Order: sequence, then structure tokens, then C-alpha cells
Amino acid sequence: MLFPSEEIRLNLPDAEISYFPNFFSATEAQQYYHSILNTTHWQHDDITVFGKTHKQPRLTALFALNNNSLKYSNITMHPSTFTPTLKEIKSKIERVCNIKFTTCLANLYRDGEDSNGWHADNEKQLGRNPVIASVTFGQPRFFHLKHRTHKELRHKLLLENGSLLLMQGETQHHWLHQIAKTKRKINPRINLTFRVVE
Ligand SMILES: O=C(O)CCC(=O)C(=O)O
Ligand SMILES: [Fe+2]
Repeated sequence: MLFPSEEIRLNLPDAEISYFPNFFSATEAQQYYHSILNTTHWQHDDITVFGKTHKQPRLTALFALNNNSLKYSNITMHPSTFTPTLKEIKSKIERVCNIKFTTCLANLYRDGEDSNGWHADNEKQLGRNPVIASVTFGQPRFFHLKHRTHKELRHKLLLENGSLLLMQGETQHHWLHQIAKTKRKINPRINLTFRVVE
């Protein structure tokens, strides 16, 4: 696919965020979902937040072209090499991002109890204005955004199967994002976030 069907630019101040709902076809998305789910060595790390240690509420895996580890929430993740499937996805995304990613952090949200708390992807190793390309395979989940200083500024969008969300510019300086828990009975979701890690 040379041109994704549609680009929706979020009209939010201090942010540069685009959403591509059907970046991958339903068939492609389903194939990728099963392939990644079954071939990934998922890890379940302890995280320490506010001095308390507990299991992260989701499974993760890190892939990179280099040896650079990824550090966040007192975790250091060491990368495996990219699989052919992940390389293929990466190059499809790079056609719209004009950037070459080094790293992919995969998240597996097993059910509605799994989540990702409020944060910004602003670690030094991601550079000044990180470009983050985030893909969804499987269960759609809501992505929440809130402005750091203008507390009334909030936004929520559904990340659908086969979609791509692109965050760039100063987004990580001014906005936090999360995937909230839900009480609904839902299927697993795989999220891939492509980044440049120095
Ligand atoms: O699952 C998502 O869509 C978001 C993942 C995320 O924010 C992250 O891994 O930094
Ligand atoms: Fe994030």
C-alpha cells in the first residue's frame, strides 16, 4: 500500500498527532496479530512507581537494530533482533513517517485489566522531539490524552485494529497519554511503538 486511505490530524494545541484508521487491511492486521502473538517472547517485568514495586499491567518485548536498551519506570529492557514480520511493518510505516526507526517496543494487553498509566515518552535517549509510531492489532482500545498544564484539555480516541497513530513535534513535552483499564470483557490487543533510541 503506497498511500494509506486516510490521515486524520488531531486538532490539539502543542501537539502533532495523526491517526490513520486503516493503515493495514483487516486481513493483514489479523495475520500480523497472530504472528506477533505467537512468536514473541513476552516478558512480565516488575516496575517501581512511587517507591512501590509491582508487576507491570501488561506484557512487553523489545526489538532493535542496535544494542541500545530502553529505560523507563526503573525498567531496563534489552532488545532482541527484529523478526522479518516486524521489519516488514517497520518499513511500511517508515513510508509515511520520513524517519528510520531503530527500535520497537511491543505491548500485549491481555484483557481489560491490562493498561498503561499516564506518561509521556520523553526519556532523553528518545531525542528532543521524539517521533513515535504506534500500531494496533486486535482489540480496539481507547487512547487518552491530557495536557500537562492546561488541565481542561483532554482528548480520547479509539485505536482500531490495523490503525497507526503518529506522535511527533513537541507532543511529548506538553501531553501525557494512557490506555485505561476497562470493566468490559474484551480480547487481547497488541500495540507496537516504533521509536528512535540513541
Ligand atoms: O498501547 C498503546 O497504544 C500505547 C503504548 C504506549 O504509550 C507506550 O508503550 O509508550
Ligand atoms: Fe507511550
